[in-house]
Amino acid sequence: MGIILGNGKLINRTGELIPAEVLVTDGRITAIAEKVDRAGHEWIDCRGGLISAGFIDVHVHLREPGLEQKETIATGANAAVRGGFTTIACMPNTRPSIDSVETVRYIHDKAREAGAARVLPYGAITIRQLGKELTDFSGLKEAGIFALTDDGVGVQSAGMMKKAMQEAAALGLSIVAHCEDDTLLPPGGALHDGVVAARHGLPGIPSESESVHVGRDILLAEQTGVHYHVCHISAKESVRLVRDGKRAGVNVTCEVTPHHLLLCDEDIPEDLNTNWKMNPPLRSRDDRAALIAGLKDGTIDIIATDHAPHTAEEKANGLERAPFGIVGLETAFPLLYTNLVLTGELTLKQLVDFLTVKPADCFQLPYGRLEIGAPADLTVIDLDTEKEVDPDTFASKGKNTPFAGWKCKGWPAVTLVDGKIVYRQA
Ligand SMILES: NC(=O)N[C@@H](CC(=O)O)C(=O)O
Ligand SMILES: [Zn+2]
Ligand SMILES: [Zn+2]
Repeated sequence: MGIILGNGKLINRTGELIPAEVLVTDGRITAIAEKVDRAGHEWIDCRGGLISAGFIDVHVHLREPGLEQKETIATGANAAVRGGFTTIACMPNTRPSIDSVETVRYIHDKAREAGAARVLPYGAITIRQLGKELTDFSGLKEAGIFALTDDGVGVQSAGMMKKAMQEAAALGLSIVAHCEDDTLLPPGGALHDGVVAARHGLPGIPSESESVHVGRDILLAEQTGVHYHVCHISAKESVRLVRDGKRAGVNVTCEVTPHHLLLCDEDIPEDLNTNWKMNPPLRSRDDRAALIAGLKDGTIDIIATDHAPHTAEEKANGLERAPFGIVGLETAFPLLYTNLVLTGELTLKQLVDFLTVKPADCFQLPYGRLEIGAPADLTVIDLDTEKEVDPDTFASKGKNTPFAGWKCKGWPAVTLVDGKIVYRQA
């Protein structure tokens, strides 16, 4: 017996919504048709909602091991499926960091127990992410890492980054980079070095603290032939560098977050609420426009949330001391659908592709496709019901979002991973 997602719609090749039903048996998609014979199967009413391949988020902080007060693998993986994400890659800035085979195994085990989204752990580039000594890439690869990154901090030394890229290239692993040159950061900087920081008399984080690393690393990627992926791109200069790198034939890809697409520093409230503090910071109005242009012209490959949960206590420490980061898994699709698709900036197909086939293609994952024979990782989206973003309803322990109270359409209603229902809207 299988499961039928009935009375739904899908996006066809030319981008139109057409009536569709999807049959799932033994963890795979086994039929896609306007109507599927119900006999002998469980039937789920999609109520005219969009049936999509489950979303893939290559940038998530799950905080376990060691920082379980912020999030656990179970709470994060459940937040993911509530947001329509069926595969998430988790960042190594945990305690200990994901720099050993044991910690990779620990994450695989916990994720299996949680039974929600698929969790693919990153391995750290350097031991304890200190930038001093490379981790055991081949051991980590064998243990089943997704890719290599020191996200949370930049790899400060060009020499260290080059060595990492050479080894990664030899093993067929991707290098995923948090681009930030610490020597270009002012002490205590929390906001972009722009009009808002200036108005408040605050030290600003300049765009070049990001773009200098992007430029450096694209040159090193060209030299070493590695697949190089830029995390949370935020500055217009970085977008230009990636565009030029692609034109020159470098194997470079990059991601942008929903918050950098939807907000800029001028949107930060006058009281400088710390739910608007994240790294990289919300940049200028021009930067935001360059990110949207970069998505449209193919320079920016994918959207990733950089889901970064922190406790309310930590976020109450004032702008300078509060940690950087906001949650994103449970609001990404409704925010982007409402504010980029319903406004005509992107098509629904474009948005879905940025969250499904494109991340799959960047990292050669067998997920993200709604086709017969594919793993049954699916999500059903209610495109019509409007609801407010309410952090109190999040499955994530993190409630730190600047989007509370935003009215959105496009809420996930049902999510399946490997053919099993892992989320169903109440
Ligand atoms: N993005 C953030 O603001 N914070 C991330 C770190 C990171 O992604 O660099 C975190 O771990 O909290
Ligand atoms: Zn980062
Ligand atoms: Zn991050």
